[in-house]
Amino acid sequence: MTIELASAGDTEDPAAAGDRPSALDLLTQQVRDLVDAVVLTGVPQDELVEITAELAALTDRLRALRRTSRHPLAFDPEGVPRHAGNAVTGSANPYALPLVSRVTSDGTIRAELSFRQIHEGPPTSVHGGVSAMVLDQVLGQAVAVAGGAGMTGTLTLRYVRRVPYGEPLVATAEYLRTEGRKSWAEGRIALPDGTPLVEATGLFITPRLWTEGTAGSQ
Ligand SMILES: CCCCCCCCCCCCCCCC(=O)SCCNC(=O)CCNC(=O)[C@H](O)C(C)(C)COP(=O)(O)OP(=O)(O)OC[C@H]1O[C@@H](n2cnc3c(N)ncnc32)[C@H](O)[C@@H]1OP(=O)(O)O
Repeated sequence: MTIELASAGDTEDPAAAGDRPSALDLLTQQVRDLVDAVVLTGVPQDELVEITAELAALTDRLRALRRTSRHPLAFDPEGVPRHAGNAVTGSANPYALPLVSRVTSDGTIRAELSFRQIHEGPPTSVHGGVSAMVLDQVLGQAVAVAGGAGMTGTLTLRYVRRVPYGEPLVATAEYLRTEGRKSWAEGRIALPDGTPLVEATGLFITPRLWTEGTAGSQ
């Protein structure tokens, strides 16, 4: 198999690097696969001890050179915030699903997703906090695309049905309105046929500090 990488000189902006995954994207996906494998492994104890030692050596290799700055925040052509280090969407963050969202013609944020067993809360179901994290993100994106980017002030959730993992689902969000520095959005995680599983409304507040021109300094 030939893997075409973005070159070392490419920026971290996926648009600038085209559709080619960077080496960091591939490492990140490999670590996600590793985490999935850890949750499900049944290999014997002595092999677990060996694997742990190998992973400790790899961890040391990665720590040999550490970033001194955060991954930058950028906006794609549709206005959706992109941040490689983000906990939900980050292409360079193994903890992220990652969630890939787009803006539909009517301004809705839409992301197709599938949770994994690592997201389990109640047996066979996704943890409610994980669903909340996804909804916080897509509601925040809906507000950002509408021009009112902010921090979450309140997020209200209604868990309607259990959320399965390992099945295709859809997260959507719509901007509702803005009053001063406050913007509202609503959204949901649903089955592909539209059956709602979790519904959310959120208030996002543009911090006074951002309007004073010190965005990103917090
Ligand atoms: C410039 C370019 C930037 C680009 C940027 C892109 C961003 C791209 C986003 C992508 C999507 C991410 C989506 C995930 C977003 C998170 O996960 S954010 C993390 C979770 N949230 C937080 O950590 C917020 C913590 N809280 C805070 O930092 C501050 O309390 C806040 C919310 C920024 C407000 O601080 P402030 O600007 O000093 O506001 P303040 O003047 O006290 O209050 C303003 C108004 O809001 C009300 N208010 C304040 N806090 C609250 C609250 N929690 N609940 C209800 N009302 C409140 C006040 O009562 C006041 O109301 P009015 O009197 O005007 O009617």
